[in-house]
Amino acid sequence: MIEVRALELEDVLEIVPRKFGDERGYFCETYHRARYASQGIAMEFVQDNQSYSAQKGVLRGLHYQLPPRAQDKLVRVLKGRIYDVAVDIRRASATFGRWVGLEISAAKGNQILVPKGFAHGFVTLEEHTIVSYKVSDYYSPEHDCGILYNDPEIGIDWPIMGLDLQLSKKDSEASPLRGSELF
Ligand SMILES: Cc1cn([C@H]2C[C@H](O)[C@@H](COP(=O)(O)OP(=O)(O)O[C@H]3O[C@H](C)C(=O)[C@H](O)[C@H]3O)O2)c(=O)[nH]c1=O
Repeated sequence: MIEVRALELEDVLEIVPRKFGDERGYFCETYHRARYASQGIAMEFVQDNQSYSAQKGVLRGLHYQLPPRAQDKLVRVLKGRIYDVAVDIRRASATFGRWVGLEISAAKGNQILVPKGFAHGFVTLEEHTIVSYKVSDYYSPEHDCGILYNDPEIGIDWPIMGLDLQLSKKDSEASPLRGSELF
């Protein structure tokens, strides 16, 4: 009922739940606690988030919450398309500072699991994109941190050629990886 594959950073997963299509459209179970847990996605999600971005080129991130309020994130797109990125910010990790990216869209119906210890961000690739995601701890502004999306030390290859980027003030002024409090 769900396909799960590890991305190049193996703790980051792509999930594709099964769609049941018919002449009306489709039905899909977009989360199933027992089935997801059987595939290693066993964290308890306590909060659902949703963001709407009017334009393509809206870039949100790179964000994370520090321990003890770190969050796992299960991200999907209700409308539109994004390029989603996870960055390993665990100092002791063999892949510290490395990133992985995945296109997620309402059409594909795919999802990404970004575990604790990773910074998360995305850029919208279509207008009127709606992103919905589950998190495994509540929002805690005191633990909320950001890393500069275009930090050359991370070197994310954002597919933003020809896009007018739109960032929040917070994101445009974020620190680079080395200047940030990490895991
Ligand atoms: C994240 C969050 C935010 N807020 C409030 C705080 C701000 O007044 C307002 C906008 O927050 P922010 O600019 O952080 O929203 P995004 O830029 O979409 O950030 C999110 O998108 C990136 C890609 C992420 O991975 C994070 O989960 C999250 O930080 O919503 C809340 O009330 N609760 C929350 O859980």
